[in-house]
Amino acid sequence: MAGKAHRLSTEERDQLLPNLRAVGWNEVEGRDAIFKQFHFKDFNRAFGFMTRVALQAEKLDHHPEWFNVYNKVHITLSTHECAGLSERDINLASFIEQVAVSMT
Ligand SMILES: C[C@H](O)[C@H](O)[C@H]1CNC2=NC(N)=NC(=O)C2=N1
Repeated sequence: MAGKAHRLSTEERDQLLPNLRAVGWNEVEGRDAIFKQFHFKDFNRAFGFMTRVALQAEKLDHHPEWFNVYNKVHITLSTHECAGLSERDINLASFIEQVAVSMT
């Protein structure tokens, strides 16, 4: 991954987070991270979604924290390198949204 991750400034957050909030991402309490729950028709869709996200995560070298049961996928995004939210999380969240829309 090119460059070092930096924690988003207040200005960057004000600019970048509203779009994600509008589609269901929320800031985690007590931790600098964002979270969203996804629901799919069945496990096949959920796992297909996870597979596509996993391949992109590997490509970006930026990985989600996630939890899956049957058709539910819970995702938390944060950047370990800077111990908080960075642009990498915003980029991965945007990619995840595109995939989710195409799977539902
Ligand atoms: C060594 C490697 O670049 C790092 O461990 C990568 C891998 N995936 C990662 N994922 C996330 N979410 N944050 C990181 O800081 C991170 N760093």
